[in-house]
Amino acid sequence: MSIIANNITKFFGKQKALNKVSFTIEKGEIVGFLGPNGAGKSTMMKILTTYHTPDEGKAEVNTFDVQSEKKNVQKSIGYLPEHNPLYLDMYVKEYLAFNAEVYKVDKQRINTVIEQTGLTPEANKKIGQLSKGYRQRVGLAAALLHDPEVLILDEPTTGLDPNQLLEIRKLIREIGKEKTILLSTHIMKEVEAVCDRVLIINKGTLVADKKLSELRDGQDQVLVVEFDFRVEEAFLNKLPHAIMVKNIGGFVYEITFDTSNDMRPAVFDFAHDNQLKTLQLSRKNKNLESLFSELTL
Ligand SMILES: Nc1ncnc2c1ncn2[C@@H]1O[C@H](COP(=O)(O)OP(=O)(O)OP(=O)(O)O)[C@@H](O)[C@H]1O
Repeated sequence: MSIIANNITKFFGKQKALNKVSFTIEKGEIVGFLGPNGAGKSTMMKILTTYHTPDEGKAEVNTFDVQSEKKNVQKSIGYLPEHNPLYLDMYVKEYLAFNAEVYKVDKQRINTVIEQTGLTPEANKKIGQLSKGYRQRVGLAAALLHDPEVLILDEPTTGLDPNQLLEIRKLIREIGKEKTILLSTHIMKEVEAVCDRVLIINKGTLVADKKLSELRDGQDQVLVVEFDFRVEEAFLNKLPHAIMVKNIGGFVYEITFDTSNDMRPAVFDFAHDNQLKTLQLSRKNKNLESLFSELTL
């Protein structure tokens, strides 16, 4: 097991930021830590990185106890904090060399992580000259320098534009082939795009621990479809297996089907047969969304 959290409770003064949180993460898993603002995600991550001490409970990373074996835990973890602290005046290579020095890592690793994080074309620039996406890559490269078993990424895509976001997610998936990753986010799409499993936390309490495959295999299926014209909901209800149709703005509809068979071809054909053009057609993971809103109200 790469990470074990057992009944972790943490107070800040009188406020309980975490309440008996327990979970385990196996080697090689990419797990999303999902929760609204202030739910306790960063606090849990900071306990795993030994930055905070739990008031109750025990946690282990890579078999090492976060309180009594801090050094070994730190060696096992690469951490990308929520506000990635970078020295903007430093050159990328200089910053990584500085980190390698501090953490006593072989300088050879610098080129390896530059390549691994796709930083090669920007490696000779100052960090301040880089786009946010590339700055995030520098943070990831620094977190990977000591070749840790586990990566803890606190909201790694916050503030990125849509293209940078896709690139960083791709990179995380790539890195996840070799490492265990726990990443926090409030974006459900992110969990769907990157993770094998999701932990949902609300007001300090863990309220769900689910494999994404379990959520996907749920019975219902929701499609979001945009036509080039207004259509009566009752008309769309005639689609086979349709159980609910909702107009969600403009000519965009959310259609729920009571089958797990992919209904996109049927919707496409239905539109075509009725002289409608399909401008967009996508599957929505209703289960993760409804689970999240049910559990974090
Ligand atoms: N150092 C601290 N001192 C006092 N209270 C804190 C401290 N750190 C966190 N808290 C409080 O603990 C609770 C959990 O905060 P935490 O930062 O872990 O949430 P989060 O889920 O990471 O939120 P966000 O998504 O907004 O980053 C919040 O109510 C927060 O105000």
